[in-house]
Amino acid sequence: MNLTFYKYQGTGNDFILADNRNGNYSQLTVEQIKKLCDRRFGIGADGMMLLGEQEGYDFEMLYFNADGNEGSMCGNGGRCIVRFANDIGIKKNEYHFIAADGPHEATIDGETVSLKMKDVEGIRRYKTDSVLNTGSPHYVQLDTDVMHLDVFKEGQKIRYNKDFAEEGINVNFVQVKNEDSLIVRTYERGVENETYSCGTGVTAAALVFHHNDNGFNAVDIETIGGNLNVRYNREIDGSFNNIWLKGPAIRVFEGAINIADND
Ligand SMILES: N[C@@H](CCC[C@H](N)C(=O)O)C(=O)O
Repeated sequence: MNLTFYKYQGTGNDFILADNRNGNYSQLTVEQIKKLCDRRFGIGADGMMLLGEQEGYDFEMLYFNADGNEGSMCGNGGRCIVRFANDIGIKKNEYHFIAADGPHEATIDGETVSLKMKDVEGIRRYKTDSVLNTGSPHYVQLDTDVMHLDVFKEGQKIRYNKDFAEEGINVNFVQVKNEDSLIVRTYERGVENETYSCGTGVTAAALVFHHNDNGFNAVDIETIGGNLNVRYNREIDGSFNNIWLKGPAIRVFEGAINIADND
């Protein structure tokens, strides 16, 4: 099979994108996707997305982690697939698409894509840390010097502890710069390594470190791969709504690759 692909990145979280509106790539196997994402034997990426058709929406987003398995929601991936939709001719002022965690809205302004994330019911305390689901499951831990942390080692410890090992969890280490700015580094489930940025992860961090208990919050976030912004509303009952993730989504290159049936 010949796959025509497009490579995108959102703050260094990089993805292989393919237009699957004709269903040509629906039979890709876990092993094939894993090999396409491999940085030595394939194209190389943190994940892969297929853009498909879905009645009532502009498109469907199907997301796979670098290990080849279907993942849950990917925030940076969501922003990149909106840009991809625009690039392949799906032109809208406001996008409505469906992903693993439900419907999403998005807008494009130059290189910047703003993506509406799903509402979050609340945050669960786990020891001195926090656990929440922003479309994907996230663990959030405060750290005073995040740039000197061994994110792979510390992230792996939490991701594979007995409470999370089976389902898996993404692990975010957060340094608070001031009340409305954070630095976040993330160990990602399914990549099983640190990525340069994680959209659902920075969203989780921004919700945990809210400064207005009731009402509007806006947080700037530094990641290894660039800057993101998260704004949202926090209700008095501890739930969150109107959550928007904003940042760059950029096309890097495109190409074609032959996939052998036995890959
Ligand atoms: N990089 C993503 C998160 C992808 C989902 C995750 N690895 C999982 O399946 O748990 C993001 O930008 O949100």
